[in-house]
Amino acid sequence: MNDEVDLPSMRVGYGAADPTGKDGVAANLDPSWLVGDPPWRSLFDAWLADAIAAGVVEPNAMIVGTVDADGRPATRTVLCKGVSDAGIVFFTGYDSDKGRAIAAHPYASATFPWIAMERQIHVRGRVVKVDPAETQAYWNSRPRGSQLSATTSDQSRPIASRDALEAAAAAVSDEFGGPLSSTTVPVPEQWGGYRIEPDVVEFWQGRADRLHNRARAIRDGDSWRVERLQP
Ligand SMILES: Cc1cc2nc3c(=O)[nH]c(=O)nc-3n(C[C@H](O)[C@H](O)[C@H](O)COP(=O)(O)O)c2cc1C
Ligand SMILES: Cc1ncc(COP(=O)(O)O)c(C=O)c1O
Repeated sequence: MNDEVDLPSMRVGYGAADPTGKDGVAANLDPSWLVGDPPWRSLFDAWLADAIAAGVVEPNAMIVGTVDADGRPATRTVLCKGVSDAGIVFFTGYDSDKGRAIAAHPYASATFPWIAMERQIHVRGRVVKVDPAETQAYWNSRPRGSQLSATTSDQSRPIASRDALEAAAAAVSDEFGGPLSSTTVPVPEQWGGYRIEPDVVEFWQGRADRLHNRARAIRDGDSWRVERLQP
């Protein structure tokens, strides 16, 4: 540890806005808030809307955890590009490290770390590829530069240098008529969406003295049960 950074004393206390926790609404997450079918959906939408309204940077960013063929976990940030009762959608390279891990173990976790909101949502479940039509529709909405970069990138594989990456990108750009062209860039074969179909969705809310609130919806056969977890 160097002298300038005192990591052991670095901490933020939560729940300061309502230390007594008596308001029962804003500050006191309870499993009774998880209602409907699926019971995680309405609170998920409300907390995402709150994060957007509060100006959280990249409010739809989530940390996706996967386990590779050797049983080794890895995490990385991706952008959530869709939420439905069926699950949480993101787009990426199917032959990336995460794509290979998902092929080996089709399960993932996703964590939305809304620390500025004193909130976190954690999702776990089976992963499926989205329908190609859904990938196509999302691809069509992406800026052309991002389409060209995704076409260029053999995601997660090494490349010798930045110069080599830019040369590859320029070659792909030329292939599609150069920077001013409006030629359609097709969806790369190894690119598309995944949907995490939740078995578990946990809502976490920071409270004073680390006595936090945790409420989760967990699949139980064909239905769901909700429960409180200890902090
Ligand atoms: C805020 C943020 C958002 C990102 N969103 C995505 C995304 O939606 N899809 C993606 O493939 N990579 C995204 N990335 C890059 C990934 O974190 C990661 O580097 C890449 O997907 C390769 O991961 P892998 O080698 O584990 O497969 C994002 C990175 C950041 C910091
Ligand atoms: C490599 C990569 N793919 C995809 C995304 C998702 O964003 P978008 O599809 O909006 O470009 C990101 C965002 O940072 C990214 O870095």
